[in-house]
Amino acid sequence: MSKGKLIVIEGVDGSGKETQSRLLHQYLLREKTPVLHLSYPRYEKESSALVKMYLRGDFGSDPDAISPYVSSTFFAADRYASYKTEYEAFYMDGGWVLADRFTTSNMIHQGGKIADLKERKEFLDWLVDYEYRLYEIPRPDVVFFLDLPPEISLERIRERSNKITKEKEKDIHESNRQHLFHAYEAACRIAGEQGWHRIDCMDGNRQRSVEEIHGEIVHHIKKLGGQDRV
Ligand SMILES: Nc1ncnc2c1ncn2[C@@H]1O[C@H](COP(=O)(O)OP(=O)(O)O)[C@@H](O)[C@H]1O
Ligand SMILES: Cc1cn([C@H]2C[C@H](O)[C@@H](COP(=O)(O)OP(=O)(O)O)O2)c(=O)[nH]c1=O
Repeated sequence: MSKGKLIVIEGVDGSGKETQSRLLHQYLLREKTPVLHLSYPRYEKESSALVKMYLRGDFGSDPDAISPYVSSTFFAADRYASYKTEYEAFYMDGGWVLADRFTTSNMIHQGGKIADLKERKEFLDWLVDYEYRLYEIPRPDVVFFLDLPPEISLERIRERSNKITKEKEKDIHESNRQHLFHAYEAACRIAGEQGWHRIDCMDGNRQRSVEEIHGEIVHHIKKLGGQDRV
């Protein structure tokens, strides 16, 4: 049996990842594809303890003051624990894994902290080595980047509760406008460099509907192959 597929939905906070990954999961289940739907960080698991401390501001409320190398290791450890305890056997046996965020989030949110492009490239090389080679976490087969301008995603998350405490107060990334803009800028650049599939969430000034975006993702999934049913 050959390995399955790892599909990642990426984008800045509020870009529609949860909405689209839920719809894609339902679609794959209807198509009888063996699929697990995962979301990172896994706030309810022990392995996310340091992620929660970081996002809550225990190490400081300015994300830029915390080294991206240090904070990436918190998120990577949670992904390692997830791989070993939740999906390694399933994936090695041909199962599909659909992830709302992945190493790609470290690339854009942590990489986005580094303005100098040469230094950012060094960080990205280090990160890929750390997560994919050292931890042996699988590399995604396809990454869908939901491209929504941060001005609009900020509107969408304005009223939303955070996922750690379920309270209205924002985590240190969400409450920092500059962080979101830097993550978006990094995502647009890295998407091109890494061959991610960019999904334009706007049609001119209009936000494309949930159904339109889902249709575009499914169109590409059908071309992914490796599974007769899809
Ligand atoms: N295409 C869309 N058009 C308008 N609103 C959307 C669209 N997709 C998602 N939303 C809304 O935007 C908010 C953020 O979406 P969500 O899927 O939670 O994003 P993320 O997981 O990227 O933070 C939610 O209130 C959701 O209902
Ligand atoms: C999974 C992951 C998330 N993050 C960041 C992105 C988010 O700003 C923050 C929390 O993720 P999340 O709760 O998924 O954000 P949202 O649902 O609002 O999109 O953690 C990383 O920096 N690295 C990672 O590996």
